[in-house]
Amino acid sequence: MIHVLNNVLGAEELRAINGLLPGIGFADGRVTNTGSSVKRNLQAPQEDPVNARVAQIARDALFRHPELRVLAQPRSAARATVVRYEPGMTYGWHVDEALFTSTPPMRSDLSCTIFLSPRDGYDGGELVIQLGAQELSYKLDPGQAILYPSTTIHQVAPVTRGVRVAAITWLQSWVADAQKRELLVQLEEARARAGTADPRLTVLLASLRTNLFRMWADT
Ligand SMILES: O=C(O)CCC(=O)C(=O)O
Ligand SMILES: [Fe+2]
Repeated sequence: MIHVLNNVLGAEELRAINGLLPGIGFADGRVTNTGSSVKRNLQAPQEDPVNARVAQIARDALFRHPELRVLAQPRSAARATVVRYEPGMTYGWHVDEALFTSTPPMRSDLSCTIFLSPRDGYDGGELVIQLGAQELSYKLDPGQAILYPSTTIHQVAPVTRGVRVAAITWLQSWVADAQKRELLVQLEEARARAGTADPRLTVLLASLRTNLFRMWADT
């Protein structure tokens, strides 16, 4: 499932990040995808210390976000990378890597883009995700994020004016199977909607959710 997450970054965090961005030494985005013929962008190098500070803010924000916690059941996240698209830059149709050779290595279950540039600051630059025969196009406000399965084919449309800056990351979920994750999300909603008026229902829904999670979680 594809989800827009609101209020991932608060005003204070956005201010802090905007203050850090000029200190990032951007490099050719192909450093991490040397064989790519469709990637034409700039990104912070892995070892960039300013990027590391942005990444920490992004990570903290994502891991405390209540909706993300339910949707992703996050186990780990790759260090976020700040990306920059100037006019003519794009990242054509592709699918994200399955495994990241970080320490420890992680599987990418979910991809996440946190938008950082004002929408009216650039034209083009939509994140477009294929869902069956449909193409879903996203351009969000600074501090909003999109969470989508890493299995999807997606692209960043060419920027034709201005600059698009975003922080991107990948999450490994405790539950690898997207269909199982979806059932846990539905159970969580059922639990919230049921409230506490019927104590037996409350405990049954909690038991179903917790024990399915125990059964399905990677260890
Ligand atoms: O910038 C984005 O929104 C996503 C970029 C992307 O698809 C990637 O870097 O793999
Ligand atoms: Fe991607």
